[in-house]
Amino acid sequence: MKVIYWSQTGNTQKMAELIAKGIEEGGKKAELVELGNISVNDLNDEKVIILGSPASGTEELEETQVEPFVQSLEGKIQGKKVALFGSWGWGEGEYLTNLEERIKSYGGEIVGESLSVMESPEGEDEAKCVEFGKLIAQQ
Ligand SMILES: Cc1cc2nc3c(=O)[nH]c(=O)nc-3n(C[C@H](O)[C@H](O)[C@H](O)COP(=O)(O)O)c2cc1C
Repeated sequence: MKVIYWSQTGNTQKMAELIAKGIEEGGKKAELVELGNISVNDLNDEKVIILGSPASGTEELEETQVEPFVQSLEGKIQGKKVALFGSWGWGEGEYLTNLEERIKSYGGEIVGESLSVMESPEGEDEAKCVEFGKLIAQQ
């Protein structure tokens, strides 16, 4: 399974690594892929699109990599499972709720509850990331 992420200061990356660990613990292979190195056309064989992004702008997505990638999903993910995660600083993860709505409007099916944490995942949040990975592995 490909864990696709973008991260400016490493927080979402740490989440991606923990989710990958959970996927492996759940019995599937996990590969970390930084956004910019993949396009939607590489994901046809993926059972789940796993995407991690921090909050940027004003509850927005980073505009050079993340926003264009999400835009490229429109019309291509009807009925596809999508697992979303990411880190935020002060907005309580509102940007991820917005992203979830967007993915649903593209026909994507959200896996579980999208996982957002404040800044770097520590303690309980680390465990939540691993658990989310295990849930993804079951899809
Ligand atoms: C340019 C910029 C814009 C940001 N905008 C938001 C925002 O709108 N809402 C929010 O909750 N956090 C915002 N943040 C905080 C980051 O989302 C937060 O620090 C996050 O942990 C960064 O994740 P990363 O280490 O994966 O890049 C912003 C940070 C930067 C640098």
